[in-house]
Amino acid sequence: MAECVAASTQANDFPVIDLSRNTAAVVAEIGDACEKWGAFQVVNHGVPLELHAKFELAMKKFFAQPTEEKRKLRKDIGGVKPYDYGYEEFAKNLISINREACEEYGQEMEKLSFRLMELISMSLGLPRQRLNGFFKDHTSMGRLIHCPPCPTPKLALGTHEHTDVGALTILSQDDAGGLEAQRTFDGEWIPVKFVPNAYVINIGDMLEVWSNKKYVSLVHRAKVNSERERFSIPFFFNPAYYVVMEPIEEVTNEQNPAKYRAFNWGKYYGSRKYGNFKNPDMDVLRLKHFKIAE
Ligand SMILES: O=C(O)CCC(=O)C(=O)O
Ligand SMILES: [Fe+2]
Repeated sequence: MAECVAASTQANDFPVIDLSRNTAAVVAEIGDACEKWGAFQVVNHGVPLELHAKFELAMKKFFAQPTEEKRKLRKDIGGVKPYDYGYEEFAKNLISINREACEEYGQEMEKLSFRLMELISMSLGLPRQRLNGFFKDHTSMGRLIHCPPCPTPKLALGTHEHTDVGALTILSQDDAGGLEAQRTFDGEWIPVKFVPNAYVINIGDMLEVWSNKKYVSLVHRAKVNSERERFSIPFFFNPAYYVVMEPIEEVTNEQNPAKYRAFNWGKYYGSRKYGNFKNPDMDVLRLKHFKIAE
């Protein structure tokens, strides 16, 4: 099991939350972090460290294959072509490296996602399982990211600035660092510090909607560096395609009327999935399209 001590929280950085503490304390810390940052890190999260290491090794073996082999697996949607587990040929290749680690890692990500969603639900003053039904047929997916060292890092960005579209993201970054988050209160970019055996948790667009903007989705990006390659493994926890997204009824009232009108998750996701990595100006669905004028 993951065993480590929560690193001290710097005022300038997201809190590192120890999930093995008592539930009330964890819920309070998560609520505070979601409101202030739209993100936090978790330690003692229950994902076995040996499993994480096995999955990481499978990923490294995947990326160590000859470029021509990997090219055959690229998702051709224009622009940057990420390796997403959702993409069949890529998934088959990764599974052929270590099926057991892939399946178990996916199960652990699902388990941790539900646990976090329940803690977040409680932090909004809702019953523990209030949000679980939206994930009955969830459309979650993982991604593997490898950025080789770049001789001119100022001219390249690992991942362009964006918010994650789903409910929440569980991201494992390595000690090469590079992940940066935009502070909500002053727009400043801050590096997300590497904490051994921790996961970075980002609030996504759908939690912004359900919470009626009490929690705001995290704007983030990733930089490459000239000395070291970097790996990053995000897992995106997404609702079922048919879910109608709107602020949770119990969260809104006369003083806090709904800030978003209802829309379908599947349509939103489809538009972003095939638009996100192309021309950023192209016409894809964004939260602003569903905002209700205040
Ligand atoms: O490269 C990274 O670590 C960030 C990845 C990310 O934010 C994403 O894939 O949504
Ligand atoms: Fe992201």
